Amino acid sequence: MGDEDWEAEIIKPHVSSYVPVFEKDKYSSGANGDTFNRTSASSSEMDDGPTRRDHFMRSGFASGRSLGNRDAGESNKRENTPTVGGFGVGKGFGNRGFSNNKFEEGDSSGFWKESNNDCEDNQTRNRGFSKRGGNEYDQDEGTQRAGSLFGSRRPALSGAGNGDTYQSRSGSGSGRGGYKGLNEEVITGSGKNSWKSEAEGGESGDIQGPKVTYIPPPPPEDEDSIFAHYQTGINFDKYDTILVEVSGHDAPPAILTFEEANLCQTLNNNIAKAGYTKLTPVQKYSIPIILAGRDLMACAQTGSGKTAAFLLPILAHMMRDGITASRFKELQEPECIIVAPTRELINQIYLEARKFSFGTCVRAVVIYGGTQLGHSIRQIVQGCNILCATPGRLMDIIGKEKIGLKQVKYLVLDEADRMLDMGFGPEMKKLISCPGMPSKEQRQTLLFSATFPEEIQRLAGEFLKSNYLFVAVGQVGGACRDVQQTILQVGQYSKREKLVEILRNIGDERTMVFVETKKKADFIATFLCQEKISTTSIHGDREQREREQALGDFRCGKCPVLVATSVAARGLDIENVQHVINFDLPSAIDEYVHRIGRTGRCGNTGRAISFFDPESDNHLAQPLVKVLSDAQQDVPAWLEEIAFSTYVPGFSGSTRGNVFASVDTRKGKSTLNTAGFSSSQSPNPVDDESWD
Ligand SMILES: Nc1ncnc2c1ncn2[C@@H]1O[C@H](COP(=O)(O)OP(=O)(O)OP(=O)(O)O)[C@@H](O)[C@H]1O
Repeated sequence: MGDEDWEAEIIKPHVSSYVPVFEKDKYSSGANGDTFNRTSASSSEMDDGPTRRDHFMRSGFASGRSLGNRDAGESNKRENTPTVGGFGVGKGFGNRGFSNNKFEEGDSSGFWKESNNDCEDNQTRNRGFSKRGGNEYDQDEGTQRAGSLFGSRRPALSGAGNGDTYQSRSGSGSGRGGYKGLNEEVITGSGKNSWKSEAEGGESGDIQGPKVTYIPPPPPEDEDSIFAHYQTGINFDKYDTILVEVSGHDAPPAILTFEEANLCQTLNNNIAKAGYTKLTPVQKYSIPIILAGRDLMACAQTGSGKTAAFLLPILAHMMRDGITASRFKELQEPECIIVAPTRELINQIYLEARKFSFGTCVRAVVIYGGTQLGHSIRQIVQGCNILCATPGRLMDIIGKEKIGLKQVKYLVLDEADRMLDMGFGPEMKKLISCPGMPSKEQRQTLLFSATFPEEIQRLAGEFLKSNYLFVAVGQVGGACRDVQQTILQVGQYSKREKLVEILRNIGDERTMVFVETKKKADFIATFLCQEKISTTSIHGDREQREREQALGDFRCGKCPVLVATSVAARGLDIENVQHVINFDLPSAIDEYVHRIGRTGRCGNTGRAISFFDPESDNHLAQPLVKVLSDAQQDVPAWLEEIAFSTYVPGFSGSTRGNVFASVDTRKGKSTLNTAGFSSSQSPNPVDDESWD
């Protein structure tokens, strides 16, 4: 498709093909179920084709048969039969699995068995560092873009003809939403210039599946909305007591107030309008470092203001340098590129950038997968100083030659450990070796995260100048202390009952429920609706507009429960999330830290409850004990026992390496300070040599 065809690509009416909200009322009776079925089925057919999951959801409700009735594997196999039959006909929704405890007593043909056999489960459980990059990457991405290395991001799951791949998503690939095994943005391709494939034949082309036509609604333009914010919590001042360690040579001193940063008046006004009166520790240290032009790797607890810590000094520099106002050009050359692993997160960062640059001539633009490529391009050509992007879409746009890299002065990797691991690392390497990209000596590179496993720190050396500074606020990879953590021993067959019990006690307080697979997210969301708990869900198999709708419904409280996969684990800053429930624990402890960090943000308190299943979670016992004790939480005796009995000499705190490096790996081996986990046991001693 030629560039000039973009306009034509958008204008067709777009009728919703999804179930945006799992509202309890809609599912409370057979009659409602029927209505629901009819409307959504017909609308989807007018749209860009019914999706596998839409069938799945629809047929579950339409036929009135229990979701717990049979296993998901079976239902998926039946999905080729549209609308009816996915779950059989005529049975009550809670017939077996949900109302009748037979299922929980061990119906081995049931959902849970299927769930265990889910390829994605197999990939994520017990996954090692290298496996993440290997298996998932190969299985999910390699095939999903067959024929087009950067092929369509949603080839398999939309359109009736493509549906078969749903049941074998992890094995033979699918890839709606551009997410890989861990439900995060897919970027792929190998070899030189491979991103061009997608740009040429992917989302904009017609090689695989229907075109992505979704155009996200523009964010509100009024000042009140731009500066809307929530209040800092009672523990905000306690941030001051957290120990901060800066390593590297000639670090500039920390600042104590916004005034000391000497920012221009417009920025100060915006900071005030955003309700910021006091710096958080990561801001106190990072702002002067970035203002001094130094490269930085910063690690600070979830919800403690890392976004402003990089945005404010970058904007200050841009203002100081007298950036030229953006204007329409076919090739834009942004001064700053910010990359993050998920679409919702990059959108959030964009909104922050827009807020802080309000009233300046700096123009921020956001582009991400799952949306119409033409729309992204139109945003860019209107002018772009700060480009916020997910990796896949960024490479597409570079391949389209709409973005030139020559002027890049600031490269920011948010959730940097995720951006550099085996999943995204290769793409990030490609990015920094793209034609025109200034070398690391010529640009400023900033890496931020709440977790930084040792090996990732080592990999980061390629991106950073050798004299970069490392800021560690508190324990690297530690959980936020404002989150009260509870670990309950719950076997898989009792989890749903326990979940409902907890949610009923919680009432209407906003709660995120994390599960390990996309299919399970649908099941649990549906199950909760059946239990009359208003729930929505977000995961990588949902269309982008569904994901945004789900997040919107959760944010505004319409659906106080959001069932999510790890796609929502990092970075999302949602007001008033009081509870996080790990229905399934993640396979790696760093993911746990990020997930529970969706609550207890910005000095507010929160609660996290995690179901620990000894059948599958024992490998997490040791790192959990460490996270709990570091955050001064009660450690259940049974968990300590499991940790002791599964004791691994040289425990490193993560299946993917040592999340608990005391600080900067350039300083040498980590110095774990919990009894039983000493630095000398670290299995991966750091190679100091390579850093000097
Ligand atoms: N100095 C400040 N004063 C008041 N509020 C702040 C300040 N800094 C940040 N915030 C607010 O705190 C919340 C959390 O900030 P942010 O999302 O940047 O956290 P984060 O450290 O990036 O978290 P995560 O590790 O989960 O990505 C946001 O709502 C942000 O607007």
